[in-house]
Amino acid sequence: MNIIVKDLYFYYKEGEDVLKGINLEFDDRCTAIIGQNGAGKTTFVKLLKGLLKPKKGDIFIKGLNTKETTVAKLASIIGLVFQNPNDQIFKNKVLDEVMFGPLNIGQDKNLAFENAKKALELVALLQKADENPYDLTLSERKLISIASILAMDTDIIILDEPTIAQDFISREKIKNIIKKLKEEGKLVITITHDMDFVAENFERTIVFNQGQVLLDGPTKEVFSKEDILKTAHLEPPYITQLFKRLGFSETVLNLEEALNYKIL
Ligand SMILES: Nc1ncnc2c1ncn2[C@@H]1O[C@H](COP(=O)(O)OP(=O)(O)OP(=O)(O)O)[C@@H](O)[C@H]1O
Repeated sequence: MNIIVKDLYFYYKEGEDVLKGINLEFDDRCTAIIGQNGAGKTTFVKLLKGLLKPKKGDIFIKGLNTKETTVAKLASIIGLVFQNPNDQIFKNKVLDEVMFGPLNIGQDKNLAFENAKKALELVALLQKADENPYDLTLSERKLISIASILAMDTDIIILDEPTIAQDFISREKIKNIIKKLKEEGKLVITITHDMDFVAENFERTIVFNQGQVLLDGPTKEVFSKEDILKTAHLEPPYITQLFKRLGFSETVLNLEEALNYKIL
């Protein structure tokens, strides 16, 4: 198992629990975590990454208890792409930025260079390697921040709101990156408010609500439970809702499924 979360509690201020008894296991399935603002999603992934430590309960990343493992050690196993690339980017050359992570976890210069090049190729921004990240568009900066994490070659990659401020082309790039990471056997977890993105790319969906897990299962199953989602102020993708309103019994997740739907 990649990640095991046992009876996890966390608060920033004593007496005001933000996470309340989370029990989860993560295998290799690409997993989306959804939930309304303040549900505890970002706090949860910061705990996975070891940036915060459980107040109660334990988290095991590839068998390592985050309470007993340094952030530096965890950084070679689990990468987190922040929601806002400006929180992550601080070098004034794209290549240096993307090489920083690999060098920081102990890769030698040649390997870090090769990994950075590979990651920039994957996000199709190798031609910008010598530019200043702050001369790029926000959408490109987001891709640079993704490349920085990919270059570290961690087994687990967490993407916090990857589709925010992304145009169609960048969205497609992100989709392809996730597909490629999945093929390489990596675990991809995302936090997102973008239900179409979840329906198109993620096999499993976990719904957080007020610091607890409300739903967890195959994405199709989760999006079929419209009434429960409503209690967390969430809605399935419009295409899913449309097919349901039209009276089709099977849950349709995306346009491709809709176009291939066989009416008996
Ligand atoms: N550094 C912090 N100090 C104090 N409280 C915090 C801190 N970070 C988050 N919180 C609080 O913890 C709760 C959960 O926040 P969190 O950011 O984990 O939720 P979220 O589900 O990721 O929300 P969003 O979708 O808006 O990113 C919120 O009530 C928030 O105000």
